[in-house]
Amino acid sequence: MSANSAASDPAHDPAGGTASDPVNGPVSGPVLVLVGPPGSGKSTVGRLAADHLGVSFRDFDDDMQAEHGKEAGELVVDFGRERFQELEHELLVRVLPEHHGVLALGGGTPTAPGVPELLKPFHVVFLDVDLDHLLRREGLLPLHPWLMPNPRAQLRQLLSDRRPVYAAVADATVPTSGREPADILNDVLASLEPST
Ligand SMILES: Nc1ncnc2c1ncn2[C@@H]1O[C@H](COP(=O)(O)OP(=O)(O)OP(=O)(O)O)[C@@H](O)[C@H]1O
Ligand SMILES: O=C(O)C1=C[C@@H](O)[C@@H](O)[C@H](O)C1
Ligand SMILES: [Mg+2]
Repeated sequence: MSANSAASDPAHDPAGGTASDPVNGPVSGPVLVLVGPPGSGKSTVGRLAADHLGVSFRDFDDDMQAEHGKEAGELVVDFGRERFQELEHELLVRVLPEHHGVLALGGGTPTAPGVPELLKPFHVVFLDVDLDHLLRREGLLPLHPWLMPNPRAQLRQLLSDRRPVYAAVADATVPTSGREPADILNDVLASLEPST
């Protein structure tokens, strides 16, 4: 059970709740899912988007922490990447249908086997960022101990490996390098508008 599950009560999320899947029809879940590398601004922009839409915000790393008793970054180190990703998939299956607001995924969640399929019915936005801007963002290393001992090299590889995965699960890609969160928010909200 997540620490913030009360905030995902559907009653708090009047604007969210149902997406459409070509095979299964209407599917209950988040109105917006944010993906991107660690530090791309998923939590920052996700909170702003939730406030703007009048729905609740939920951070999947917090769900993992509440479920397994340690910060997600420590779980990667303790369990190893493969097991961590199995646990992410297992928990995401439960979280998606019960949360109707904005959901920020963990940085690696879209690369977990089976996760792209789970995301298909929902509106997914990829927050993109380049390496230099990413390295300037605060708080990256304490939260992600697996980036040591060479964060620059690790992040360069991570961006190159994952960009295609993030782009493939996303309905829209929003660049964030050198941009203010409010500006990024506008693009994220615009991606939710039906195209004419
Ligand atoms: N557009 C931006 N410009 C500059 N700094 C930013 C921007 N967006 C977020 N930040 C800062 O970068 C850091 C990481 O942001 P945030 O925690 O929102 O990223 P995240 O994608 O949720 O990362 P994580 O995967 O670690 O949860 C924070 O210190 C935040 O204040
Ligand atoms: O990018 C990643 O692989 C990760 C990002 C974080 O959000 C956490 O989910 C964890 O530290 C792994
Ligand atoms: Mg975050």
